[in-house]
Amino acid sequence: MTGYGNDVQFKMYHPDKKKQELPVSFEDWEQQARERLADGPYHYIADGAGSGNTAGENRRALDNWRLLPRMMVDTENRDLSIQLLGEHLPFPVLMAPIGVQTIAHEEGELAAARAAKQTGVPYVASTASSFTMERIAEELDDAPKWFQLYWGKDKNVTASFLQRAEEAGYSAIVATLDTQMLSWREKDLENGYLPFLQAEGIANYLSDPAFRAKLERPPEEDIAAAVQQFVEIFTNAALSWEDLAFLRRQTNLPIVLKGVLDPEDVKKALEYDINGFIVSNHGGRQVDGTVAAIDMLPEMVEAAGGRVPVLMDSGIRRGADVIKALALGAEAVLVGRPYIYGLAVDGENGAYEVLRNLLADTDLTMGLTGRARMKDIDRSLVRRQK
Ligand SMILES: Cc1cc2nc3c(=O)[nH]c(=O)nc-3n(C[C@H](O)[C@H](O)[C@H](O)COP(=O)(O)O)c2cc1C
Ligand SMILES: CCCCCCC(=O)C(=O)O
Repeated sequence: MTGYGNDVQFKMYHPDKKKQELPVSFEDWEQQARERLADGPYHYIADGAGSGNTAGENRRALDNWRLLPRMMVDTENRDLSIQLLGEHLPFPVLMAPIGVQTIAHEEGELAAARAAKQTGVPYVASTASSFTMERIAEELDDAPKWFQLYWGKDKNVTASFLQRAEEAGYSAIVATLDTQMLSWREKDLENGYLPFLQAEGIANYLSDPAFRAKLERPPEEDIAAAVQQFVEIFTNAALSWEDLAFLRRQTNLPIVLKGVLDPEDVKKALEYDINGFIVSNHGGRQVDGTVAAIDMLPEMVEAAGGRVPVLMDSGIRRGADVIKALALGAEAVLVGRPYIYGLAVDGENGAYEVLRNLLADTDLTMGLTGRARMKDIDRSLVRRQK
């Protein structure tokens, strides 16, 4: 028996191996993370915006799409690799950009980056990371890496982030469009918890020459003033399509827009020489009550018209979810909270196990549905239930 999934599965079943100490299911990882984390960090990670309705809807919608397997297809040799933005990737999965990971584990993004390197899954480093993008890139070494841009009010800082990302070896920019302001997050408000105000998750700003030039005294001498400056420039509700031209001029790297749900936005963005899209509602963390990302995927793919790749995130938990998204036209998916729960439970090893298990499950689900290669996964593999 061959295949990534079979190898992982049989190692876990091996009779000499003692009972699995770490969780296997998403629900158990989340439960163990809950037991380890204080209320503030746990709710910051787990909750959605407002009532949490969108976060739940992502799951309900994914469950509503059903797989329709074909039998008697030779899937002994499966290939999950893809070409994405000129890179060969072993799996159609990326690690979603997640800010301020030291609230889950002291080694934060460094441990998550090492887990990415172990699997070959690209790591997308957030602007709001607890470590600088250069330090994370060092940990990733030659592993695939993209940089996620939060695009605030200060154009010099934005330009500087892009230049630093290019110099540090990131191969694509993910510009997140759905967080021009922070949403209404009820538990975080109740807990009075926003780690950035304690200077956690702003390493890219504190180390940035353009940001530092705005300060009267360096952050090492006056951290409160630096945090205040961060707060002032982070939000940028004035962003409009014309600003995309600025971004395009600043970098030669591919630009992928994250957080789009409306096909009209895809059509508009294509006028600005954009290289890809991530259909996402930010894991339900920004606009409470939005449509589920998976439900918009087919229309978004149609709007992109095969000109650029369309990726998807929000609610991906298991192999079946990955396969459903691919069948609905995504080139790849991003996974968020699952690896953060792994990180919270057991650092690098926990994040690695979560990823490895998701990849193994994806490989097995692909084979069991009668598909051996990515190109075999198409719309005929899914039915919408109601
Ligand atoms: C704790 C946390 C922090 C996040 N930080 C960022 C971020 O800095 N930049 C960004 O573009 N998205 C961020 N996201 C959103 C993720 O990139 C992704 O869209 C979302 O987690 C996908 O949904 P899932 O968690 O259901 O997999 C964050 C998500 C979480 C849970
Ligand atoms: C004030 C900084 C907000 C960073 C947002 C990080 C994020 O995307 C999320 O929490 O979601």
